[in-house]
Amino acid sequence: QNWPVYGGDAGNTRFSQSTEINTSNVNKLKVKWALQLGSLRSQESTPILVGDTLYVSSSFGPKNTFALDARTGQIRWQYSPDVPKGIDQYACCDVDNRGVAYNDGKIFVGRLDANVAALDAKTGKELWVTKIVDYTQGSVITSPPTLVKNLVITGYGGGEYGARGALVALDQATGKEVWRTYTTPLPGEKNSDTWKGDSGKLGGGAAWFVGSYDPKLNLVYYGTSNPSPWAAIVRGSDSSDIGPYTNLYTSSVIALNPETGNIVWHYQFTPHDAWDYDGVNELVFADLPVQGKKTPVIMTANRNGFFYVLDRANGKLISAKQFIDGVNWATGIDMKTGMPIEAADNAKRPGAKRKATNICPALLGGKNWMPMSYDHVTGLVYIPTLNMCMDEVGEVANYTRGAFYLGVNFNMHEAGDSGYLGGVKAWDPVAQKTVWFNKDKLPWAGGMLSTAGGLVFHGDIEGWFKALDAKTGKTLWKFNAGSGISAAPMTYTLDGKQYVAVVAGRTESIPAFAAAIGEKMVAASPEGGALYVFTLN
Ligand SMILES: O=C(O)c1cc(C(=O)O)c2c(n1)C(=O)C(=O)c1cc(C(=O)O)[nH]c1-2
Repeated sequence: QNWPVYGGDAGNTRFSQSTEINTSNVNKLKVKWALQLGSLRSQESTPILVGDTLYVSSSFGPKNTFALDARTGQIRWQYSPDVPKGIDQYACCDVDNRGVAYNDGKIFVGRLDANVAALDAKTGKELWVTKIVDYTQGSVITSPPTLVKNLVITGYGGGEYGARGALVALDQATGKEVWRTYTTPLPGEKNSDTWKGDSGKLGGGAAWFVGSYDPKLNLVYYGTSNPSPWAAIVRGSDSSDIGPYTNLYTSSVIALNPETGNIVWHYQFTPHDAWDYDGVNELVFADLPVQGKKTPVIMTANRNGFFYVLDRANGKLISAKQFIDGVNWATGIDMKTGMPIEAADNAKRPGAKRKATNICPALLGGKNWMPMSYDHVTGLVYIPTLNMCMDEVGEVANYTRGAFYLGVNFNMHEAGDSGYLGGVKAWDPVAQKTVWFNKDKLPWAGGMLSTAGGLVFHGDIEGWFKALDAKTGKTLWKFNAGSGISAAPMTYTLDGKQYVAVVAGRTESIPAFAAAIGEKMVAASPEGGALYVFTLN
């Protein structure tokens, strides 16, 4: 019933069996306590609960991590590492921190300066700090690590900076590096023929979001970012006939053996990406019927607009369907090859000096990192979706260490006259179809929480924190947190009492990517930074 890890469990389902708060009483939910997080930059953390202590992180400011009495919010300790001056310029999408991880008396923090720290969970004392990568190449850590057996596994960012992505495993006890697996090959290495020349060296594939772990199959799963630069011609072909240049393992999911770091299987969502369709979105576990047989699967709602169901043991594609309206860069996924069927005649592929217009979805995707939830009772997935399109044109891509390496100009805009920019969708992952859809005139709905109380909780960019009826999508209760909510909520039970927690603090950097839509996002609510905890009176 509790919440020991960022995604609720190792399969990122964000589902709680708790039923004290349910459809019949949620209208009586009240704030029990709140905590100011000390920073007005994008707040994206989901707290975790260990014993009666809640651990929550803040975007960088004077504070990073708080340990709190989960009943009262009283601070037990704070961890405030020095933040190097000017580090913002290396964080493409703000100075985020999405949370921490716990095992065996230690809290593990992935820091913006690309170090991982282990803290004494009782006192906050730093036990060790290990540098993962030099952040001045444009690689910051914004997400909690994945803990597997005696290991702390983390990726880092840099897909917009020409970083070469990797996953790195440290020993939990000592912080010593155990293995490092790069996500793009150098010449001569396996799959290097999927890259033009040595372009894999600056090839992106950054694993900047969270991993999943299946202890039965003993596999760790991570999604990887877009390839670098966005200008595809640098990495291979300039047309939708991509030839051998798929650019493995970018915009992919990779399954790794945690003992060795070896890649056991991979599936690439967007071969030779030209649209910033990172493949990092959370990989959610379920056991779904496949040809009459209960099968362990991964479900993911990809930036590229398709909802994928993959066999968790071998990466085999089970199904893939558009989960948002208007996807047009590809018309579908070929079930035999697993490859997208791209729009004909380079229509949606920007090239050197070649403009592609009205590409849907836009670079922020049909869904960004804000996590979905999987409800074990309804069998549905609840997805914060986006509905935006873009024009793109290729220009010159020059690499400068620590600077954006795109080689493409873009302009995001509304999806025709659809009248909505996002919304929350209930999705049947077996039938691969919409069950209900709450359209929103603004984009950037927050991450989701499902409970056995028949509820779905999520926030939005205006600061509304809502409880929906999981069956119908009807809003049963809402509270305005005073600043936009991107973070996913969590719930926990202590002394027989159920609490619901959510972090508010509007995205600060993302509107800059979204032109006129960005102005609407900024106007939706002021910046903020607070944790709210709710109970029934
Ligand atoms: O390629 C990368 O390294 C990278 C990192 C991050 C990040 O670490 O937050 C984002 C993105 N890309 C990205 O493409 C993106 O849309 C995005 C949104 C956000 C956010 O916090 O709202 N981060 C990121």
